[in-house]
Amino acid sequence: MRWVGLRQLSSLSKPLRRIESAKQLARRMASLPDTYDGPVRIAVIGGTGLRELPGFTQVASLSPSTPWGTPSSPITILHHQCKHNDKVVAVAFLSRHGLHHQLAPHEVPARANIAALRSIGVRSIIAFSAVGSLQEAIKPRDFVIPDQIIDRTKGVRPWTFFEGGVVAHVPFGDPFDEGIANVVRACGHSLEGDGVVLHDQGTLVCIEGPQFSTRAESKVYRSWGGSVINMSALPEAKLAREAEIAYQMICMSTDYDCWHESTAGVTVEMVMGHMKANAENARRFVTTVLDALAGDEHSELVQAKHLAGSIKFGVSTPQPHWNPEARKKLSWLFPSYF
Ligand SMILES: CSC[C@H]1O[C@H](OP(=O)(O)O)[C@H](O)[C@@H]1O
Ligand SMILES: Nc1ncnc2[nH]cnc12
Repeated sequence: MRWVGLRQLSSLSKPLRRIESAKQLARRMASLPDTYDGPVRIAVIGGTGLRELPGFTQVASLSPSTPWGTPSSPITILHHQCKHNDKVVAVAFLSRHGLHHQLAPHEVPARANIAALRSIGVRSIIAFSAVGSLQEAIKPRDFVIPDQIIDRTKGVRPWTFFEGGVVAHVPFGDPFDEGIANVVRACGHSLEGDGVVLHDQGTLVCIEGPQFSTRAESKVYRSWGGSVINMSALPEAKLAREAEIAYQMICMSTDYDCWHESTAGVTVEMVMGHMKANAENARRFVTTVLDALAGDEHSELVQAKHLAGSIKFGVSTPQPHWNPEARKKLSWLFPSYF
């Protein structure tokens, strides 16, 4: 067991914390029940530097398999005791790059992740991401709630559930969920002045990676109006939309990419340093969002009632002409529709 003082890692004056190894984390998860019966509507997808959500009670660890393979990590079910009412809410947590950060951005099984979350009842996702900043005003450790995405992935990641004989097209003009975004923004603002700096909007450029951008690319993205840059928003956001899940990403800036005169280039050390230093703020931010989403006034939003049934209008292939294999997969994902 390794003991690390957060003070050594950051300016935050926090007591000593126990940092668990990935192996210990995996062992602890394996000791939890592998089924969960209650409703789970909200999920958090943790990215770089956020492989679990500390401070929540872990009650189960699920390992569902889907027609698109197995998810990046076991899905941990957490019980969250809400601050403003007596409710205990179940939240699913998935680690995007795996428990040992063994999956590169292009290897993340995004279809399995989204399908598995939907299959356990999840209808809204708060996705966390470490991003580079493309704007001077977005400083390292600032949070950004993006409202747009520019796709710079290279078509090597499977990005749809509808293929192999069943075609569907879904609207993606607004790639994030405005309802969830508004709740997240209000929560972020409520923490401002207490270590959290929030930017309400932004255009997120999603590159293929795993290499960071060239300086020329970084400057082009700035000229396109890019605010922040990562390697993870897509196809996650597209698949969530197809699965009728309300999806919003919370970005935390960890560097100025390579366009800024002050940076020779981005390094993983730089990214991890800022992530660790701001981990407590990230945790407080997510906790506040979960508290807010648990409120009765957000019940319909969290269940994504505004998206329910929408996929049926996107399907172009008449059902009698569906390929049987594709139908099998889609009936797994949407058992009550197809
Ligand atoms: C380690 S730097 C690049 C890495 O960080 C971001 O990860 P995530 O979005 O999962 O937090 C970025 O997208 C890259 O995958
Ligand atoms: N500069 C950057 N480019 C892409 N993804 C990132 N994640 C964190 N910083 C990044």
